[in-house]
Amino acid sequence: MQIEEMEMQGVFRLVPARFGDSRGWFSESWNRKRLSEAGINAEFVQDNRSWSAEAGTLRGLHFQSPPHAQAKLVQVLQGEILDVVVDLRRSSASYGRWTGVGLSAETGAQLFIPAGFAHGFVTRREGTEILYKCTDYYAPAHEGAIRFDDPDLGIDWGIDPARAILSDKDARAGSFADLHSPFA
Ligand SMILES: Cc1cn([C@H]2C[C@H](O)[C@@H](COP(=O)(O)OP(=O)(O)O[C@H]3O[C@@H](C)C(=O)[C@@H](O)[C@H]3O)O2)c(=O)[nH]c1=O
Repeated sequence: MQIEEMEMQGVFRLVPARFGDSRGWFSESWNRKRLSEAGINAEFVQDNRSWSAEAGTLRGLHFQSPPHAQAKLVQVLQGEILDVVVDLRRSSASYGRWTGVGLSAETGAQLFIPAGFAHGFVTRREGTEILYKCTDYYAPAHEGAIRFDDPDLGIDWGIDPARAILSDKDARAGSFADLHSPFA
């Protein structure tokens, strides 16, 4: 398993080892001890899957506020995404900055996102399925969202924003300037 911290503190890109043979391959997609040895201590309680029909489907930017904040471990089972995080930790050197990483079924690469970030992704291929582990349960009353095309965040999603396929909820999301971040 390769584990590297990204330019934002606490965000890690992980690539689990794959053991190939004549049948195909085998891989451990999550091993609590290995992550803990790398400094990632997360007690996951819920796994989520989503499948998106079209390339250019954009889900985000989402977070849950304390006391139901979630860390997430994201991987792609089919297809490819650009996975994006925005640092909402007010005391962080990278507060208000974003970073993105390509994740695909072929590489099996994963992204660990600590609590205190907004998360979103855009699918780069049709029929893309992702699986992510979360450290807290779904708590709709504590959901927050920021619009994906926020001018202050300036995220390059690699698509024409006017053609992004969004949920009604995401199309109505508020701006970063109007957010009082709930994360210290
Ligand atoms: C997130 C979630 C949604 N739902 C339901 C609510 C709704 O009817 C339906 C679709 O929900 P949403 O539109 O919020 O799904 P989606 O836009 O895919 O939301 C997800 O986006 C990515 C970027 C994340 O990081 C996730 O935490 C989550 O916010 O699924 C659950 O039952 N449990 C859950 O944990």
